[in-house]
Amino acid sequence: METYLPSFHLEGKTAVITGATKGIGRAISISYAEAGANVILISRTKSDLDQLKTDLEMRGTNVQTIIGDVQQYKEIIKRVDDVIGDRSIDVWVNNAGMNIRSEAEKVTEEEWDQIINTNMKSAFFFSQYAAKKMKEQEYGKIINISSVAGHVALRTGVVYAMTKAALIQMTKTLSLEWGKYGIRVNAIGPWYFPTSLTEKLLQNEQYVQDIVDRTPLKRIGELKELAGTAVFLATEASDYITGQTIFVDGGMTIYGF
Ligand SMILES: NC(=O)C1=CN([C@@H]2O[C@H](COP(=O)(O)OP(=O)(O)OC[C@H]3O[C@@H](n4cnc5c(N)ncnc54)[C@H](OP(=O)(O)O)[C@@H]3O)[C@@H](O)[C@H]2O)C=CC1
Ligand SMILES: C[C@H](O)[C@@H]1OC(=O)[C@H](O)[C@@H]1O
Repeated sequence: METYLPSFHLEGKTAVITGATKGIGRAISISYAEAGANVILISRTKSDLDQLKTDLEMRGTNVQTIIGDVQQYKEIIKRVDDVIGDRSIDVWVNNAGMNIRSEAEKVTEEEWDQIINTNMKSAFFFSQYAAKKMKEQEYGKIINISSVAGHVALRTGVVYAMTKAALIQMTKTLSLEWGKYGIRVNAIGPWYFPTSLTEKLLQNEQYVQDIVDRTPLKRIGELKELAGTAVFLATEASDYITGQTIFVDGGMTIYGF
């Protein structure tokens, strides 16, 4: 009898994750390793990369690490090219991101540059590089970690929101341009998840209550609930999905009033 249950495995696949050692990136990296992928982990802190590499290798995962700041994306691309050799890149996750939460009138050019370069410029040029590799095999998955902040207005900074909205539109436009090469480009738009990026905010009881009040599921998300979407978008289960942004948000973005 024919089967319709897709494979959620990544055996034999190579996945690159930026911002791989904390929070959402760490959850995605571990879930991909659990799904059988070889992983290439990128972040700025050697000790974190070494620890995660050790932990994943103990589970039998093939791990390579690259220490670097995604703002220096050219350097990182060179290093990825060195470690990847003639292997394919099957999945690339643009996860690394940061925020400087301030009112629009107080934003400095330096803050603008840091947020734009980290969250948006790096994601574009990494996607450009990944696509070159994926075109060779006529298959690939690019996953951009956006935010609900790119879809609805939040109090968490306009420049950050602009970069997250840009990732949503970049996802659509690149999926159009690269669909003929079998490259799927999708995005995930998280609402709040407990990570170091949100740690201080989520220590404020009133702020958490405000979040819950705006969330139909009445709670903050769990990282495994986000990793599940990232695994789905990395595997054949989502092969006919491209250009989409999946909001993993407890229903927040549909909550009008
Ligand atoms: N947490 C949340 O509620 C939400 C998060 N997001 C998005 O999810 C993504 C991950 O966020 P989250 O896990 O919370 O963040 P964290 O700050 O917890 O983790 C960020 C990860 O990225 C790495 N990183 C940060 N800056 C750079 C850089 N310039 N170059 C290379 N690596 C970097 C960090 O390691 P190191 O510092 O060692 O480099 C760390 O591994 C971001 O794009 C964020 O905008 C979106 C919506 C909600
Ligand atoms: C949901 C947002 O992306 C969230 O808001 C913040 O202030 C953090 O920067 C998170 O990214």
